[in-house]
Parts: sequence; C-alpha cells; structure tokens
Amino acid sequence: MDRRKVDVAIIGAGTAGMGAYRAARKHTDNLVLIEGAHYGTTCARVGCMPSKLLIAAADSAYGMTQGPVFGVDPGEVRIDGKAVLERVRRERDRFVGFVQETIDEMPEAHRLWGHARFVDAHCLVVDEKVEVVADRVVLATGSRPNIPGFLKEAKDRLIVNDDIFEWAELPASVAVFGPGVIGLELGQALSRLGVRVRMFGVGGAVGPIRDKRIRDYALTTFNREFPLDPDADVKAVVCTDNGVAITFADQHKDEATETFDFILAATGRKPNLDQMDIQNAGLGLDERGAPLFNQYTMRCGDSHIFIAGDANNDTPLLHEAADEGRIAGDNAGRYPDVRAGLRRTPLAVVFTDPQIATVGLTIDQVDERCKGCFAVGEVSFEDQGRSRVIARNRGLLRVYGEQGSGQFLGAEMFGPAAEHISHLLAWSAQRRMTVNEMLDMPFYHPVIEEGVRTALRALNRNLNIGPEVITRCMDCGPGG
Ligand SMILES: Cc1cc2nc3c(=O)[nH]c(=O)nc-3n(C[C@H](O)[C@H](O)[C@H](O)COP(=O)(O)OP(=O)(O)OC[C@H]3O[C@@H](n4cnc5c(N)ncnc54)[C@H](O)[C@@H]3O)c2cc1C
Ligand SMILES: NC(=O)c1ccc[n+]([C@@H]2O[C@H](COP(=O)([O-])OP(=O)(O)OC[C@H]3O[C@@H](n4cnc5c(N)ncnc54)[C@H](O)[C@@H]3O)[C@@H](O)[C@H]2O)c1
Repeated sequence: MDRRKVDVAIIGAGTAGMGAYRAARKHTDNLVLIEGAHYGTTCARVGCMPSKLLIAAADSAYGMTQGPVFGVDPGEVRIDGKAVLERVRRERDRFVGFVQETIDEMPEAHRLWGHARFVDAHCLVVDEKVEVVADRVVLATGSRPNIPGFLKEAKDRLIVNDDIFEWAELPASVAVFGPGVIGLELGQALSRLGVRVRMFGVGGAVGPIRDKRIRDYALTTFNREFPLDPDADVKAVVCTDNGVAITFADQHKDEATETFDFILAATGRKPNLDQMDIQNAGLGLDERGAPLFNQYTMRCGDSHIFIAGDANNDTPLLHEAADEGRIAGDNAGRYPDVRAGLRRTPLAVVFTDPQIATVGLTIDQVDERCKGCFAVGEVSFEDQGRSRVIARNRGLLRVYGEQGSGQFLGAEMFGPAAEHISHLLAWSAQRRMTVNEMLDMPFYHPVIEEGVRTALRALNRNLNIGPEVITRCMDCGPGG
C-alpha cells in the first residue's frame, strides 16, 4: 500500500471541502483533497442548480397560464418535456464544468481519488490502496437521501432527486414522499410541468415553516395545485405492472388507492459518515453517531479533526457549507491556533411559488429568548398594492421583535419575492437593528417591500413602541 504523510487531509471535494482546501492551502502546501465518487459538487450536479433550472421551466409554464388574468391570451400552452429536461442538463453541465475547471487547476499531488475511511485518529485508508497519515483532518463528506424502508417496496419505481435530472422525458405521474424543501420544490415544479403529483408527509410539517399561521396558509395554497397531506396515513406501497400503487386514507378518511409512475423519496438526508469507520477517529459522538463539534471553529471536541457542510447535519445549506468549509480549512491549516469564524444570521429560501423564507430566530426561539415578552407584526399580500398589480397577491409575512429593546429578531414569509425580501430582513437582523431603525429606511412606491413596512409598523405597535396602525393608510400611496 502506498503511504503519504500530510499536514492536512480533506475528505470530500464538495462545496465545503473545496472551501476548506483553499483556506488550508494558505497555511501549507502539504495537503490532500480526497474525493470518492464525483467531482462537481452536490449543489451543481444534483442539488441547488438543476432543481432551480427545473423550477424556472415550471415558472415559465405557469406564467403563461396566468396571461388571461391580464387580458393576454397565450393560446394553447404545450410543454415539451424532452426539451425542458435537455435545457436542465445543458445548463447543469455548464455549472459542473466550472467546478471541474477549479479541480483541474489544483496541483495533481493535492488530489486523491477514492473512498476514505479512518484506521485511527490520524490514519486514513483510501480505496484500500493508499494510506494517508494526516496531522489534521477536515470531514466534508456531505449527505445523501435518507429513504424509509417501506418505500423500497416501490423497487425500480423509487427515485431520488438525482434521478429526475437524468430523465429523457417527463413521466405522467409522481407520488412525492416528504413535503420538505426538496419535495415541495420538485413536486410543485413537476406539477406545473403537467405531471400528476400527490404529496404525502408525516407529522404535519410543510417545508421548513415553524409559524403555524404561515404553515396553514401555505398548506391551503399548495392544495389548490396538487393534493398534499402533511400527516398522511399510508397503508401500502405495492409495485405493479402499471406502476406503483399507493393505498392511503383520503381527506374523508376513506381508503383510496392511486397508481403512479414513480415515487420520489424526499424524506430528508443523512450525513455520509456511516461508511468511513468514524468510530476509529476517537471523537465524541451524539446519539445518532455524528461527531460533536463547535459551530464557530468547526472543531470536533478538542481534537485535530474539523467537520463542515452537510456532513455535520447542522444547517445543510450551500452558503453555510461554504462558510463552514472555509472556517474548518483555516483552522486545520493554522492548528493548534484554532480561531472562531464568522457565522451569519440564519437565512433560508425555498423556491416554490409563492416562495418560503425563514430569517433569524424562529417564533419558538424568539419566545424562548424573550421569555414570552415579544410581539409579532403581520401583513397579508392579498391586498398589497404591487403584489396585486402583478397578480402575485398571495401570502403572508410575519416579523418578530423583542419588547423593551424593540430589536428585530426574525421573520417567516410565504409570499412574492421572498428570496429578495428575506435578504433585507436577514441583513437587518445581523446588524441588530430595531424595528424603528428599519422603518427609518426608504421604501419606494409601488413595491412589494411596502408590505414589509406594513408588517414592521404592526410589529412596532404591538411592541407598544410605534403609533396605532392606520388601516389602508394613503400617506405612502395606495396598497402599501
Ligand atoms: C435537490 C437539492 C436542492 C438543493 N437546493 C439548495 C438551494 O437551493 N440552496 C441551498 O442553499 N442549498 C440547497 N441544497 C443543499 C446544498 O446542495 C448542500 O447543503 C451543499 O451542496 C452541501 O455541500 P457539501 O460540501 O457539504 O457536500 P457535497 O457537495 O455533497 O460534497 C461531499 C463530497 O464528499 C464525497 N465523499 C463522501 N464520503 C466520502 C469518503 N468517505 N471519501 C471520499 N469522499 C467522500 C462525496 O462524494 C461528495 O463529493 C440542495 C440540496 C439538494 C439535494
Ligand atoms: N432551497 C433550498 O435552500 C434547498 C432546496 C433543497 C434542499 N435543501 C436542503 O436540503 C435539506 C434536505 O431536504 P429534504 O427536503 O430532503 O429534507 P427536509 O428535512 O426539508 O424534509 C423532509 C420531509 O420529509 C418528511 N418525512 C420524513 N419521513 C417521512 C415519511 N416516512 N413519509 C413522508 N414524509 C416523511 C419530513 O416530515 C419532512 O417534511 C434541507 O433541509 C435543506 O437544508 C435546501
């Protein structure tokens, strides 16, 4: 077996691993980036980018059906599934190509191909061919779909997100298990592209929404497009000659059986730590077998091992993976002089229509932090001026603030332009702005952000800081 001795070994060449590599390289040239399956990153290959490309096609199809609202008749809308999927792949391959170029620019000695596992805390074996003895290690192994056992009854009709982007044609029907982020994004997109979709959940959750009023609004809205039961009673999943038959209790609690071409498992993801003999690394593990780590240094206990990205299952989002990779790589490089890195205000966006966004603390976290002394401001987008003008007037925004200080702490939104509005709100939260300070900022007319001002004014009033809110106030133009 070949043997290599390095200062830093990074396992996984995804977003977190590549970020860790760049940061560690500022400290040492004796390092290696180990990849066992694909270069290109989950984000570009099968995650953020191809999913958003599919959603863009679905948005376009849906937008055409909305033409008559404005008196514009697009004629018959025909969806060419083959062309839709070809564009998804073509653009996806461009993004993957950019990542591959970055990998190609790395010195060959810094790249090692193969699956890594721990022999002991410093020794890794890669594909049983190379032994890597590393002074420090970064774990950036990402995650993969977590599929409940009963779905495996669907056999070759069971798919995960990766498979959709390889389809040559759109199927006629898909049952989606898991109305989480992936299920909602891909399920709604398929539905808008003409695929019959039914969605099954457990426990009542809808995406990442924690605020009950927003969850209920979103559930009603999605159910206008496709059936979504967030707490479904599924009795059987059986593979037949015609597809996969699912027997479930319908909305009247009667037993119904419906057959689909495929089942999409979107039931959460699990870290890729289970096939690498992590127990040999000598780390403190939680009840699920994942290493305990510090969120600011990414260090596992007081060890020489750091963990970043989806592998630590903390906040499995792209920008967090990038930040965590950079912090982990920098600390692995500078070890033992470990430093705390910048962690940003929580921000997540789900690219459904309307979009879902979560910012800062959830309503339960606000309640806990303020010991009940907080208030909520709300706006409905149904009568909001700009939203009505462009016929995107669906949704709710709820903003949370602390009594006394008047500090803005967080928000949840299901509504138009949430991807943009959530940034304004997250930036305000990170700057620790008060609601008054946010209301001092300029608001143009007529824009969707005027709805944010309405919610903030309501919040200020409910905090007993601002004046009584005037219903349909015309000072700033109609529909604010
Ligand atoms: C369908 C979908 C849509 C998404 N959309 C968004 C979005 O819109 N916005 C957003 O912020 N996030 C989104 N995400 C989440 C985002 O893609 C991930 O948080 C991010 O890609 C994680 O990066 P990572 O570096 O941790 O993992 P990865 O990019 O998965 O990299 C991990 C790498 O480690 C390798 N590896 C694993 N084990 C070993 C081993 N033992 N030895 C060697 N190599 C190994 C793997 O092969 C892989 O290449 C989406 C995810 C999915 C699945
Ligand atoms: N726009 C984005 O930022 C984006 C998009 C896609 C994915 N992601 C990231 O990827 C992560 C994983 O996404 P995900 O959608 O797989 O996970 P998730 O945790 O968001 O959703 C999983 C859903 O499956 C449900 N579920 C679990 N077991 C089930 C069962 N047996 N039957 C039916 N439903 C079941 C859960 O209740 C939950 O609603 C997300 O947490 C997110 O961080 C982000």
